[in-house]
Amino acid sequence: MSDSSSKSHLKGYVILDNPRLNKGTAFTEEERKTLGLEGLLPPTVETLDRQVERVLSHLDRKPNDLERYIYLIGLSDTNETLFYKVIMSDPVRFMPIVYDPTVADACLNFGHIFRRANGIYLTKDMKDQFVETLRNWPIKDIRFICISTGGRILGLGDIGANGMGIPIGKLQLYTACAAVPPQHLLPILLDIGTTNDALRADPLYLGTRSTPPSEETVNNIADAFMIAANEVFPGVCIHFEDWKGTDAMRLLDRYRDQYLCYNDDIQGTASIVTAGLATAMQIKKEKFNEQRILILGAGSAGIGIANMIRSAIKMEGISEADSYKAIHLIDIDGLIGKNRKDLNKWQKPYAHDEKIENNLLTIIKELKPTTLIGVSTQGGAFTKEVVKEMASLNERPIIFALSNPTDHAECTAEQAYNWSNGQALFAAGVQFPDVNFKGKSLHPGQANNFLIFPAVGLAVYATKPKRITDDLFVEAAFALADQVDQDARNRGMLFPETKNILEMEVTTATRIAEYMFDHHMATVKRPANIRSWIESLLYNPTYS
Ligand SMILES: NC(=O)C1=CN([C@@H]2O[C@H](COP(=O)(O)OP(=O)(O)OC[C@H]3O[C@@H](n4cnc5c(N)ncnc54)[C@H](OP(=O)(O)O)[C@@H]3O)[C@@H](O)[C@H]2O)C=CC1
Ligand SMILES: CC(=O)C(=O)O
Ligand SMILES: [Mg+2]
Repeated sequence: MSDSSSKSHLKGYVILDNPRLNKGTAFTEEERKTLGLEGLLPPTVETLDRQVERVLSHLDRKPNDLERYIYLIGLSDTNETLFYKVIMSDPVRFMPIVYDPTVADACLNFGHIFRRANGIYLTKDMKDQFVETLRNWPIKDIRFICISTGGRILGLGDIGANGMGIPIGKLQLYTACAAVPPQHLLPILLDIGTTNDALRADPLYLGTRSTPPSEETVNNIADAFMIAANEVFPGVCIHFEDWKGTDAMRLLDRYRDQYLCYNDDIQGTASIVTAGLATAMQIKKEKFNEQRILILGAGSAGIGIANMIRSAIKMEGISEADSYKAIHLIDIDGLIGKNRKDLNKWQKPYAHDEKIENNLLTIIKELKPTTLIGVSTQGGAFTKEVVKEMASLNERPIIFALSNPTDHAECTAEQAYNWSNGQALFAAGVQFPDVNFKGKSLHPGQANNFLIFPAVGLAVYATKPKRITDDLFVEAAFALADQVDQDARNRGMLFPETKNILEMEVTTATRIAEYMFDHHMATVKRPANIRSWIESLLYNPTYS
């Protein structure tokens, strides 16, 4: 793929082979003549809309979403404009195909369905050549890198280099959801090895076949990457995604005050949960500080969520010390409590006095939460008894089953509504279908960080700040919640409808950008009208 600014000298197959320049059958007769394409394409000259029609009919004939994913990735590798034209034409339909949950299947099968490389693969042995390796990328103006080690992909655990589907998919959402121009995006898989024995034994596995090194070595490799990325792509924003939980938290702490970076699983997830809770508070006419929150899963997502809920509680005038009281977390060994000797430094502040047997139902009976959030990777952890107990404790229990993909969700929408007698304010990481409960159609929320990070990305793309702070994610959360109108709240909806996703992300990005200008974080001049300025920067999938 080459920089479109240098395209004038390119001719013939080189152009057809470049997904950013290729228009396929849409090259005009004149373009075919000047670019040496005569005879290399069938004679009919088509419009972009006609090409979209063909893609849609191909997709209709595919037997399942994984095959549709493979077809669409193939399209993005051959004609980027057409790819984005298709997925931006109907985000509700295509989001679950290019991203969660289908991307989970694609990652599990990555080595088996691999056709063409996209992005950069760095291995730990290249550490001293990261600068030279990054310079191999043909485009110089990279504004976002999404980087994963594959150490914790969705709820699938460590799948090493197979995780590359996630940086690719996440960056596609910057464009598909928030129209960030795709030429500025670079997916990277940092291959530090994998603990996954089955993958290392798979002849078609494409990553290195070692196990991950010590934390100290991971720090050194990550340090070398951060230095190299900022040298090769000055001003680049590093988006960390799906690293092993402790790596994620440690490295965010290490870099957040030094580089332009964020961790989507920690900050993006926390923001979408805070948005959903803000709407739930309006529906229930209650405050954050009146809630008792129980989080199943005390890893990167759980800790990020707990920290941001505390920000919302503190905004209501509660002290830092008191803000911890309302939040309890559970990991695989049970309740995070003062009796535990194995807690990490991010969990310790949430250790309370209670000592309760490691059983979710018993913990709920004791703590009487108003809100139950699942980020545990454990599909089915919210059993019938658990949901019924939440419903007996609360008129409108808040139940978020956020683990991905679908079969890792702590419960389904149907279960949450049926077992709570239709009362649950429910959201999941994937979009479950509407549920008919006693003749009433209930629309489950989708609490997925894709409603947040593309908007943050767009705001960062426009305003070029030096750092990304948690405050920006809090602002994003309230900006999103403010877009759920009274009528939608009356219907129990926690998030705005995704059919107008671009407009929604632009609205959120505008609020974040305003915040950055107000707090002297933006490094560009404040425009008279922030929204129309942002709109003028949006990518539009048309042929030039
Ligand atoms: N909807 C969304 O937008 C998002 C959803 N997620 C989902 O959240 C899940 C967790 O992600 P993340 O926090 O980053 O992962 P981590 O690996 O960092 O954390 C997982 C946590 O769950 C705990 N856990 C594992 N099994 C159980 C169990 N049976 N009972 C109780 N706790 C358990 C782990 O405990 P221990 O450490 O002791 O093993 C750990 O505390 C994933 O499935 C991911 O897909 C994540 C980000 C965004
Ligand atoms: C959505 C997401 O980021 C995750 O499940 O990891
Ligand atoms: Mg993630």
